[in-house]
Amino acid sequence: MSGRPILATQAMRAAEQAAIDGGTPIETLMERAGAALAEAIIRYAGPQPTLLLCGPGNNGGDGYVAARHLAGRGVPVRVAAIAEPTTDAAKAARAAYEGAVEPLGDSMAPAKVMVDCLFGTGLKRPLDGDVHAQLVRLGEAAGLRIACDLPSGVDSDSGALFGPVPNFDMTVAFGALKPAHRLMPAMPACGRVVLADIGIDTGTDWVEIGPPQLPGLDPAGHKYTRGLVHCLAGKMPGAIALAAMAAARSGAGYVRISTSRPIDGLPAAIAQIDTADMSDERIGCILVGSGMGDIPQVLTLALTSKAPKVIDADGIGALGEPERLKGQNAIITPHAGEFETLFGTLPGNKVEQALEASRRSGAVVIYKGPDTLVASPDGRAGFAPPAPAWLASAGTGDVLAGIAAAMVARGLPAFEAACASVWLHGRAGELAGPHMVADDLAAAIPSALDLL
Ligand SMILES: NC(=O)C1=CN([C@@H]2O[C@H](COP(=O)(O)OP(=O)(O)OC[C@H]3O[C@@H](n4cnc5c(N)ncnc54)[C@H](O)[C@@H]3O)[C@@H](O)[C@H]2O)[C@H](O)CC1
Ligand SMILES: [K+]
Repeated sequence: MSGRPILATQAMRAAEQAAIDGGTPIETLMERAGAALAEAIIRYAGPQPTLLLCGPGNNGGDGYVAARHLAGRGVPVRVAAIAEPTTDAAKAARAAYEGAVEPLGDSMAPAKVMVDCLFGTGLKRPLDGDVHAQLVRLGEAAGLRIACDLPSGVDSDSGALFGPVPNFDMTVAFGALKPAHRLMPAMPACGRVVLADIGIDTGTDWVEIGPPQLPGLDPAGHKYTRGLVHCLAGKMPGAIALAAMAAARSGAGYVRISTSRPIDGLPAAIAQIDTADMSDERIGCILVGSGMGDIPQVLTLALTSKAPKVIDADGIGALGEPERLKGQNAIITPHAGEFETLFGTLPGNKVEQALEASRRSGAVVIYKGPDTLVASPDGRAGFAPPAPAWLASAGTGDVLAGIAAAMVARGLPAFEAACASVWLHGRAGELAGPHMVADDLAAAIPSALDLL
């Protein structure tokens, strides 16, 4: 899967340790991090007066390194510290910075650019009241706010906030993104997230979902080899119609709907039939649940098929037991309410919950929300890149389910198909614009595909 790596704190520490064991000392990693931070500040803010706030740990150490680089390049720099450095690497970085270091307090004047190097992945509790007040005051007075690795006040692994955090314009992350960069409520506070390579091997189990690689068209192919999506209608045909439209616009070769009554307004290319042969081996993916309503027999019928499935909305509610999904090669697309209905209240943060749900059910889980996650039973996780808030409207979930079904029918494995659908859905939302309705979103999918 393409995409920027994401590491939780423990995995980040292990990756850092592996680099150290491999002969790269922590001071070198910090030097790379601080130099990258300085570079990002200059590129983003230009040579404006810059105030760096430094904490006691290695996040503060990165700040001292950045201050030295900025000063060396002629940027007017001031540094304020909340405490003396406590780690050897941060002490060395502090010693190598030749400028003055002021104590952080009420008398400190703001600067055009404020850089928060107070705490990163090591933050475990709320900031002291005074420190928080200064961060907010100096942040509000600055024209640009830049965070070193993470905004201080954010829990790196869960995205929870220990207290109110100023909104940053940019966050410069080191080695890998952290879950908080892509989880609510922290995500919007991070602003644009830039990733600096500091020479750490991160692996790719958890990634920010990037543009998908879709299989090319087979010149000898026909509509079935391009992928048949078989949709099962229920009580509210509008929802399955949207999903079917989205599947067709996502490049499925053939989309058909089993429905007991004709659905108005569908493109003629989408076939409507009043039978449902679930043993048809040409089916690339079954799509069930969107608008199904309280007809659980529709779900039961889908589960008799050997074909891969996307199970959405009412279909998730009708499952009852996650174990029913075992061996189904299914993608499920719950929002928070549907997730809880199926799995109960799982412990841990959103990533841990999504992964546990995926392990229990054996299904790929698209856990929807402003911070959509894709989880695979084998432990892989895809974090959605930021998507527009206007996607939160009726029918957009049906469109997502339709895209996912098309990706499966086109031959992608379940996890890759789910990630591809999340990426395309977000980009189609951007292209459709703030006044879109779900129909416009489905119509924008070809433009999103054109971005690839
Ligand atoms: N991971 C890497 O490869 C590299 C990371 N770098 C940077 O290091 C920080 C993480 O540094 P660390 O020293 O572990 O933690 P922090 O600086 O975030 O915190 C320091 C320390 O402070 C204590 N503490 C926690 N919460 C509070 C609080 N609310 N008030 C006061 N003190 C608190 C706690 O003991 C922490 O350990 C990472 O984000 C990167 O910026 C390296 O520089 C390069 C390699
Ligand atoms: K920080």
